[in-house]
Amino acid sequence: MKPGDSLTRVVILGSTGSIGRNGLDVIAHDAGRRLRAWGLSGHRSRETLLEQCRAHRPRYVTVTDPDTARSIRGDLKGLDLEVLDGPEGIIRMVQDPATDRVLSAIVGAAGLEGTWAALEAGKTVALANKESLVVAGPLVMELVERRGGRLLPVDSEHSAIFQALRCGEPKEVRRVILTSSGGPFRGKTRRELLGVTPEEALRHPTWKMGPKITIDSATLMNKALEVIEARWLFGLEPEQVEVVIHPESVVHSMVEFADGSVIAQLSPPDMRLPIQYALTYPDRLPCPGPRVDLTRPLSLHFEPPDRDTFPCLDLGFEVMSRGGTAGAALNAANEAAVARFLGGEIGFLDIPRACRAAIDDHTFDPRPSLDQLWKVDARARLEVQRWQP
Ligand SMILES: NC(=O)C1=CN([C@@H]2O[C@H](COP(=O)(O)OP(=O)(O)OC[C@H]3O[C@@H](n4cnc5c(N)ncnc54)[C@H](OP(=O)(O)O)[C@@H]3O)[C@@H](O)[C@H]2O)C=CC1
Ligand SMILES: CC(=O)[C@@H](O)[C@H](O)COP(=O)(O)O
Ligand SMILES: [Mn+2]
Repeated sequence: MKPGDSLTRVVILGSTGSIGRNGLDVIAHDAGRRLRAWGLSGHRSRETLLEQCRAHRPRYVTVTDPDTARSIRGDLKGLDLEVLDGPEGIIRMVQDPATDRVLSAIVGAAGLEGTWAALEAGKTVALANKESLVVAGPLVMELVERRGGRLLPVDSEHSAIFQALRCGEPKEVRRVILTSSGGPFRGKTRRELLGVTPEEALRHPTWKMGPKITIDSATLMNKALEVIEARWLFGLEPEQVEVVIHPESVVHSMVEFADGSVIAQLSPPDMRLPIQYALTYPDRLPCPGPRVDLTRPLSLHFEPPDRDTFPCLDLGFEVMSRGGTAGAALNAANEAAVARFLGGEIGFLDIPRACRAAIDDHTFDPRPSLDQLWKVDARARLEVQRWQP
């Protein structure tokens, strides 16, 4: 660390997952030793969590799954760290006065509690858990304002938009254009999608990610969730958010300004760059992964999404416009439907159908409380668990 540089103590919620492991890789390769893993959390990946604790020696570790928590304590003895469990452990780590930044990288609505607790304490949150904003966007943004915290995007598209937005004033923004790889089934017809298997859907063309988001990319639900995330995070009107298919995943998104200038952010598909930027913003550290080389031949393609074959995208636009409880219903329904698809209980094309049914059946409220959102979440999950194709 150079004189004048300050140490950033980072709590990683979901350190055992794809984003969490990339986050620790960023910390491990920070040559200036500016970043330190202060707290880690894992759920069921016992061995990975043990290995991470031995390598990074954090001040705290929280194990959220009760069985894993019971079985891991003995192995952690001898390492000079505090072992915590359950939601209280997450709250304790993120609200520790010494914690500087929280990387929120638990998958699904389960990640909202940690995001919320960190923002309540006025912390800066590097947000990978897009579901926090899909479920409770307006309440989360109001909490940021009220407690003086900050949300910095980790999602690659939102990181790209965040960087491009530095080129103009909010009133000069015409629209944001999120790029989507199109997933493994780009160009397929609905008939061809009828019998696709979880294994096929898990073969993402450009990114290596956890299973839930990988299925979301295949249905285009990931882009649907990202459209909602963008609206709340950047305070946009629904008409200002658009999606374009870009199979190479090199242009991570774009902002079009009032005068017609389009500013894009480019880099290879590697999450270490957006994670590092959210952990060190406003500073830029040396490149944590590969660089894009535009002096060599490289073709970049753009095409409109096929909204009939991939109806999840329209669900996202609809939910973004409605706001209120619609995001909580869509998100919970999707989590339950993806779990059933991965378990071989329903087909790929049933995912949007089950989500449609859950949105239509829930009692819409335009200004829900957080408690109400959790109730909508629980009901939508149950409905999809019982849903028959
Ligand atoms: N992967 C990527 O490149 C990107 C991911 N994101 C977002 O980041 C988030 C994480 O995604 P990803 O890393 O791919 O997911 P993974 O499935 O790889 O990791 C999920 C993490 O969450 C933990 N976890 C799972 N269930 C629970 C629970 N009920 N309570 C507490 N912790 C739990 C897991 O613990 P364990 O493994 O120990 O059971 C693991 O640490 C998602 O919201 C995703 O949409 C956004 C952009 C890109
Ligand atoms: C890396 C990342 O941010 C993912 O959300 C990624 O965008 C998924 O790819 P798709 O564009 O296929 O949804
Ligand atoms: Mn993304």
